[in-house]
Amino acid sequence: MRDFLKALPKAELHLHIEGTLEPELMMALAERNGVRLPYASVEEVRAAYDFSDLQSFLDLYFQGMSVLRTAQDFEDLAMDYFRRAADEGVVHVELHVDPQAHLARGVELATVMEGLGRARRRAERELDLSTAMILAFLRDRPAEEALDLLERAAPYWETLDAVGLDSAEVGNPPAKFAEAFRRASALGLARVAHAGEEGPPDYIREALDVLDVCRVDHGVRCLEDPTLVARLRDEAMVLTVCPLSNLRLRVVERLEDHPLPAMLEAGLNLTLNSDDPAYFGGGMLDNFLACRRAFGWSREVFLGLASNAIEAAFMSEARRAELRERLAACR
Ligand code: HPA
Ligand SMILES: [Zn+2]
Repeated sequence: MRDFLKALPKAELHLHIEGTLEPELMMALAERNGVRLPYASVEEVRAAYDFSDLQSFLDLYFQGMSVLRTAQDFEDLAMDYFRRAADEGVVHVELHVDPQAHLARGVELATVMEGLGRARRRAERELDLSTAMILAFLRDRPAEEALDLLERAAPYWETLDAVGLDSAEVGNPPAKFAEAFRRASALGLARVAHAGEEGPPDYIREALDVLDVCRVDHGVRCLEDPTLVARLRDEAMVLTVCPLSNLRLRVVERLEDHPLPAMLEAGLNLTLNSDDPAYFGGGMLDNFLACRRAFGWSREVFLGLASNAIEAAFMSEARRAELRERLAACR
């Protein structure tokens, strides 16, 4: 089964590029840039990753990214991840990026976008890995700041596929960002949003109705609302579920208790993703393997999930056709 899951062409639709920063690279970049971290070793960094909820993770996530200063740092960060992902059979990665977190500490948007852009072009060339980019708004920051970021990103609109919404969910409902998402829509950008990770089912409904999203990131709390589940199923709305993330952020206490099997049973359009692999104990393959262990799913189930991701990805139709063929060869 491991060989099968590794060979499966996996498209990753929910990944925060800053969440791929492994402790080894964090320490190396801290040294390179003279940034002081409250850790003496890679082991101490890893030991700190004991989260009680989303906020306790976000605190370390924002602290960790303080080592990223130059375009070269962002290129190294992304290339490091792209190589690991390609090694485990990932063929397409859609990266969320959090520019507000970098702007707030004096790192220019151009630094972030140029470094990531270089890595994306190299991934295509060197690893046969296609990528897409999602400009994420930090939902615990003011709505005007999101609009301002979107305008500042004008030189990079061509390189963006979508806007997204992440960071602390509860108390920051999707409707707060109605205007920024309307502007993104007018620019021809797709929309996605985190909703129903820690927040209530109503936030999922709001993401659909107010932000007009084409995918919901996480969405696991939809099961609390049968009417919403029926709607998500009827609209074949894609949910980007992140099992190891939900486990490490204590959305569930054990993977065996995860709502994934019930969501599958309900006929929802599901995909599996890693979210922040450096912080949550594994990448795409680890997430697939963890689901195999917890739920005993058959090859057929994993083929279906991998297919859902290819169909929902922001990629050219030529690339999609190629990946469909590669998936069919796994049957
Ligand atoms: O899992 C997440 N949820 C919300 N915001 C985030 N930003 C990085 N990872 C996450
Ligand atoms: Zn996420």
